[in-house]
Amino acid sequence: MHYDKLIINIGQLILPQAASTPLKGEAMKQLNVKEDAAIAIQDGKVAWIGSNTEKDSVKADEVIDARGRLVSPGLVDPHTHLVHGGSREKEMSLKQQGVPYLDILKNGGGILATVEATRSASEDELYQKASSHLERMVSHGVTTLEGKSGYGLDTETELKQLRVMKLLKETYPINLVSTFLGPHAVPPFFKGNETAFLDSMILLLDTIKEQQLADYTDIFCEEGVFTIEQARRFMKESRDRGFGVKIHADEIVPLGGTELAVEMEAISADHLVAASNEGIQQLSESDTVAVLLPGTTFYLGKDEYARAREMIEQGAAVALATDFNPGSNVTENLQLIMSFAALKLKMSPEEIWNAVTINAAHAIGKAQEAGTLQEGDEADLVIWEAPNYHYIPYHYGVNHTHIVMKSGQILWERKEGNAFYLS
Ligand SMILES: N=CN[C@@H](CCC(=O)O)C(=O)O
Ligand SMILES: [Zn+2]
Repeated sequence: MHYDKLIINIGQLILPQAASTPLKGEAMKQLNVKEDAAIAIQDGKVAWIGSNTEKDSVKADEVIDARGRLVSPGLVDPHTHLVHGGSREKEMSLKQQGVPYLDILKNGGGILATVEATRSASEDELYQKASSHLERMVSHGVTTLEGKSGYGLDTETELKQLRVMKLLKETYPINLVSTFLGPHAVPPFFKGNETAFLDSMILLLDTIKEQQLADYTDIFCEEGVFTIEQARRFMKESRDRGFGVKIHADEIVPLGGTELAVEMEAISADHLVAASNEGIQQLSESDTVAVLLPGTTFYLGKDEYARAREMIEQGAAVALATDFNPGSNVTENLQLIMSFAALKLKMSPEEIWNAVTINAAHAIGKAQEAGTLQEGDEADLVIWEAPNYHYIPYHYGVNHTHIVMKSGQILWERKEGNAFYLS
């Protein structure tokens, strides 16, 4: 057989287990790894996976020698706030003085500062800025990701953010999932009249559906933001219109958002740092994916991290994401999050790889298209500057990608010898 591309001399090939439901508990601890492998690509899809010893009998137009490197599916980042205006570096000194995240928000900063910047940015400015963040994510190994609105808090700007997502989706050859996060904060004008604001966001759902601008909806259920009752109402209204639902739940104060996510059959419940024992128990009996964001806990300077070990031991499905945003976690680097998962969540390398591939794909409804590598799948893969899968969480804070490929096309490649003037 003759193929378009053949990757030979793969030291380890990560092949996460595909299933119709996310990997839970014990299944998260198993990672399928093929040693000394080769992989052939035809028409952008994985056409053959075999042993490297068979490589001479396989012909291809182009042969890539992985030289013993690790190869994995393209990473999946299931929680980002990709499209937004401005930046908030001035908040760092407030954080250093110990001003809590929710107090910064209460005083008109935080999310509300980014709302101002996003409202005043043009669609093109938002697109250009999001493109550069997106390209950095791809350079770090991501080929599938989710992005939320939520920095408009009004009809015009929420739709503007979602249109930017749509244009990114049409322009870049990657998988992008859009989420409407209209109820991300209460705009000052509606303070004390949260119901009226929520009504306006619910009204917007029909337009978003008609224009096919989002696949999911999301809400920030938190003290001083939206209550459990308000979140339940928004999630019900979203479901009635055919949206899948997500929730920023139990990030700071344990309100019971985890339990609500299970009750509403949310595709994911995100953050969960303060999830209750009951919430974790219910989660483990559901297919709702716990999307954990340890980079955010780190960036907010907190000591208590989400209880990933208890979640996994009790049988929940866990995924990891960057939560890339201009306030609570300012990094596009999902590899760094893999290190935090090892160091702070005490997750094993096997659990971490499942959490950034197949389970992350489940968390955004993309498990049919992403998160694993089987014959017939899109050839979305990363060749890593690493000898084995333990290495990526271990060597932290830098970019280890060698080649990032989407549907068999190289999107990013490390070129040797450029940009160094040391000798
Ligand atoms: N917690 C709520 N929303 C975002 C942060 C948004 C911001 O600070 O701009 C999050 O997921 O961390
Ligand atoms: Zn978020």
